[in-house]
Parts: sequence; C-alpha cells; structure tokens
Amino acid sequence: MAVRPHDAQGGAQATQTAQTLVLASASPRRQDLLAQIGVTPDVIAPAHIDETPHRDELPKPHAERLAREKAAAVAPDHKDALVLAADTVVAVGKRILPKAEDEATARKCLKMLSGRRHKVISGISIVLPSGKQLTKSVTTVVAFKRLSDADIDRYIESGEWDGKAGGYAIQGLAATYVRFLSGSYSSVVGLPLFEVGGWLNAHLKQN
Ligand SMILES: Cc1cn([C@H]2C[C@H](O)[C@@H](COP(=O)(O)OP(=O)(O)OP(=O)(O)O)O2)c(=O)[nH]c1=O
Repeated sequence: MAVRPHDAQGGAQATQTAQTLVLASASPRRQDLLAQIGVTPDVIAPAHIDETPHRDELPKPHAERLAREKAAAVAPDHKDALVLAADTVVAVGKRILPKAEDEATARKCLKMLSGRRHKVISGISIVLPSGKQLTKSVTTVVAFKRLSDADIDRYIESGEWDGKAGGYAIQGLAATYVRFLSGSYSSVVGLPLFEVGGWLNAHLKQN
C-alpha cells in the first residue's frame, strides 16, 4: 500500500511502505484528514470502548486516555501494524461537553458555547509494532460569536451536530460562528495533522 506522508514543508514524499497502517476509528472525518496528507490506512478498525469521563477527570487527560484506550483495544488484533487512534473533546473550563447524539443535547451545548471561548482537545495515540505506545494531545482555543435563538434553530435544523463533540462541526455551517481560533484547525475537525504527520514520517517503516 502506498503511503505518502508530507514533509514539514508540505511537499509530498513519494515513499512506499510495506507496513500496515490501522486507523482505530469509525470517524469519516479522520479518514478524510489522513487523505489530505496522502495517507490511506490499510485497515479501518473502530474501537468500541466506554467513553464516559471518570469522576473529576479533566478534559486533557480524558482525551489522552480515550485515544490511548482506543489504540490499545485494537492493537492486539494487528500485531505487526502501526495502530493510530484519536479522541476529540470540547471543554468549557473544566467541563467536558458531551458528544451530541440528540437535538436536546446539541441545543444545550450550543447555548453553552454561545459568545464564549472554549477548548477543543484532540488526544492521539499510536501503538508501534514493537508494542511501544505513544500518546499526546493538542489543545485549540475557539471563540464563538453570540448565537441568537434563530442561529441555534438553524443549526439544529442542519443536523450537522449529530455525533460531534460539543454539538458542532467547524468544517460545516458552524464555521460562520467561529470568531477566532488559536491552535490546530485539523485537530478541531478530529486529527491534528502536524503531529500525526510527524509521527507517521518518523515511525512508518519505508522500503
Ligand atoms: C468539535 C468537532 C468535532 N468533530 C467530530 C470529530 C469526531 O468524529 C467527533 C468526536 O468524537 P470522537 O469520540 O473523537 O470520535 P468518533 O466517535 O467520531 O470516532 P472514533 O471514536 O471511532 O474515532 O466529533 C468534528 O467533526 N468537527 C468539529 O468541529
């Protein structure tokens, strides 16, 4: 399978690899983001883990723990592969917002995000064929404009909140609510490409 991680300057390195890359994720966004840097996983193997925060768990350790657990859950079935997993959380202060699975939750999240800054934290983790596991996280600050009831109704109507951490997707209509962003746009969408690209360049075995 051909994998072409880009170098730090953004130029494509036409490299081949014999090594299997497993993406431990059901998120189509994460596949799209990898495609953006020329990477096609050999295997998509979603991890099924309990994503409930531990009591008093802070957002950053939570995102890192879930990314680590997702990669570790899938790795035993793919011994010689490099397994990549991620978890994206939206946090207001110490509070972890839920992944919106229904309208009421999405509405609550949007009201909480309206007119204020929040953090989006993506934990990423890889398990190397040696069994060694690396985990880190990337934090991005996002500021939303004040949302009117009409804004919220329109957003709920769009359905774009479905399955998204914090009830919004920056890559869609919600882009018009983002007054300011400091950090990594790709991390907000679900996978920090600077960090993941660096890991793949460093650890994917090349012929
Ligand atoms: C904040 C934000 C989140 N999201 C998405 C990314 C993730 O898919 C989702 C957060 O949930 P995650 O639990 O990180 O990922 P997932 O359940 O979709 O997939 P898997 O656990 O199998 O990897 O929210 C966006 O697409 N855009 C955004 O702006």
